[in-house]
Amino acid sequence: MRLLHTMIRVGDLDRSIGFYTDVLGMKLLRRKDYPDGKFTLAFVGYGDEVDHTVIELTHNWETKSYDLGNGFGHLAVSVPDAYKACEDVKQKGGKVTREAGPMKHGGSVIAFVEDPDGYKIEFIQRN
Ligand SMILES: C[C@@H](O)C(=O)SC[C@H](NC(=O)CC[C@H](N)C(=O)O)C(=O)NCC(=O)O
Ligand code: NI
Repeated sequence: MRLLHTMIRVGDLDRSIGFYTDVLGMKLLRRKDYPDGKFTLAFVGYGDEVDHTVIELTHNWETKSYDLGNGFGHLAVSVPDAYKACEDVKQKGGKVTREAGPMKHGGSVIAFVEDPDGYKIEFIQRN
């Protein structure tokens, strides 16, 4: 078995695709409308689904925002330099909610940014 994707519901699909591609450097892998269900699915990631775990962006056409609750944590992305990754996000208009630095209670250098719907993305520095 293999982890295929994580699905998140988004309020504005083009806004989210713009964030995951322009700010986080992912590719738009595929997009499909389901008019009978009034929703669109778009898959974004750093490589093809045949060998990459990706994000499924679900856009319900009549829903503009969601209550993210307090259970969801984050998606995680490895970066060679978390400090630079945060600067790059800011340069591109993205929101850094936790600056790069060693994890509290000891561990890797991490940072957190937020996507347009408020979902948290963790940067983990991996050389
Ligand atoms: C290892 C890396 O993938 C992590 O996500 S650890 C990040 C760390 N997580 C926690 O502290 C989990 C417990 C916390 N009470 C919770 O429920 O979120 C984290 O968020 N550290 C904060 C920091 O600023 O380092
Ligand atoms: Ni994590």
